[in-house]
Amino acid sequence: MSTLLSDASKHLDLAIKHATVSDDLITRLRAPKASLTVSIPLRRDDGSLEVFQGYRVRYDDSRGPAKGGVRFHPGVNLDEVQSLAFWMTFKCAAVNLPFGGGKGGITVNPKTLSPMEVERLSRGYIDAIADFIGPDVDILAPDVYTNARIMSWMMDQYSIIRRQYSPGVVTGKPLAVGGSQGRESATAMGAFFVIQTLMPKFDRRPAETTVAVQGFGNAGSIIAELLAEAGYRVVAVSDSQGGIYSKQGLDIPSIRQHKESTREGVKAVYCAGSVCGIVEHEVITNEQLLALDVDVLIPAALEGQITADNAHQIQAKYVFEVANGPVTFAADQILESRNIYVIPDILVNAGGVTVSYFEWVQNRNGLYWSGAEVHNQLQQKMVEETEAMWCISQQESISVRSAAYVHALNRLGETVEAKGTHRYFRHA
Ligand SMILES: NC(=O)C1=CN([C@@H]2O[C@H](COP(=O)(O)OP(=O)(O)OC[C@H]3O[C@@H](n4cnc5c(N)ncnc54)[C@H](OP(=O)(O)O)[C@@H]3O)[C@@H](O)[C@H]2O)C=CC1
Ligand SMILES: O=C(O)CCC(=O)C(=O)O
Repeated sequence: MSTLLSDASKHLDLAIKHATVSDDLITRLRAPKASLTVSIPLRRDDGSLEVFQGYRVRYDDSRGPAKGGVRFHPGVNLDEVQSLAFWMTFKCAAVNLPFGGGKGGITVNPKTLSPMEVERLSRGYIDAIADFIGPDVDILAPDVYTNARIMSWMMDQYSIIRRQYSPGVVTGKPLAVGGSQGRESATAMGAFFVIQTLMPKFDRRPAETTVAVQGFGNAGSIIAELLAEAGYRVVAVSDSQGGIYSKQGLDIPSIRQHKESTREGVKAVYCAGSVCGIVEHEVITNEQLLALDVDVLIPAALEGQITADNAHQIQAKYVFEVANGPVTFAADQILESRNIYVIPDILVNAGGVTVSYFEWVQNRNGLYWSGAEVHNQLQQKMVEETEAMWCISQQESISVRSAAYVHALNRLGETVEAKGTHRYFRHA
């Protein structure tokens, strides 16, 4: 049976011919190093008890501690978390961070919980996985439906268990508890640098480029705003309830404001309302958004959005994967055969984990950087690694996705060689 992980790992088959790594390494990288499944009891506000499934996967840690976010979503399952941890492994190597890949999640619809229940669930998750994580072992961060506030609770709970202040076990924290300047906008800012580096190669200028963005959370709303500010015409955005379209372009700051204003009370963790609540725009479905006649399509929600079923309907010429895994392997092949450029998640959304790395470094040193320093270091890394992957794709005549995997595999291979393959593969 094909799983999300087996689908994701098909990209290794395309990359291996162009990378200088052994078959052994590829074989090893087809399975996660360790997966933990836990059950988390939650006392609801009404006094009842519910038990939720949680996961933490350490996919590979040959280049450093595992690193990756925690997702709270009803669709979370072990296969999804393993796939997300797989992508983290290659993302961290692709942009040369000294981390391996990890990921976690809880199968829950957090929008049905009160803020206090979300806090108890977050702390309960850490109680359950505390022995599996650590600042030098496996470091958490935000992902879908988790945020800085939840990271703060998780870091605090870990510190309570360890009986020592441990800011480095979680990144994406609020500034008041050791967060970094620029982490909130880092995923989108990184994607912006990738887009700005590649668009001139396609001879495209912002003013003549239309954009549609699927997903209007941390990553989607900020990339929409950054692109609009830079002069791109963002004509469509969406969230879990649907989307809006305006041929003239949308006023993104006011849409962000509208969405934020739908938080229920100052203590609410999630926005209750939708971008669709803005009445003056044409309402579209998420399916329609993906098929719009735009130049740039930015999936920034969940995986598996562009599949073999709708890949033929995509009209955009460039797809920038801000979400993890939004294009299935089969869809990727179809888009490539239609000469649509797909710029992969492991490059496009790597700005988030890059600033998480900066946060971890700051936590270890106890010395904090200015916003300008974070911004400059992020820009330098994203531009440098984008150029490197673009160069491989041109030299080898392969897609940018395959080039990203080649780049990451070569780095993973160098590390394993340097440590000694006897240790890694347990040779006789
Ligand atoms: N946050 C980060 O630092 C990073 C995130 N990513 C990836 O980016 C993607 C988005 O994450 P992030 O922005 O953090 O998550 P958020 O929780 O902040 O936002 C998720 C957004 O996706 C929308 N959404 C949920 N389900 C659907 C759906 N079925 N169709 C359309 N939209 C939907 C949500 O809608 P609603 O508002 O209605 O709930 C929300 O607007 C994920 O793939 C994540 O793994 C990658 C790297 C780093
Ligand atoms: O910031 C991080 O450590 C990881 C973010 C993440 O989960 C991702 O890049 O998918």
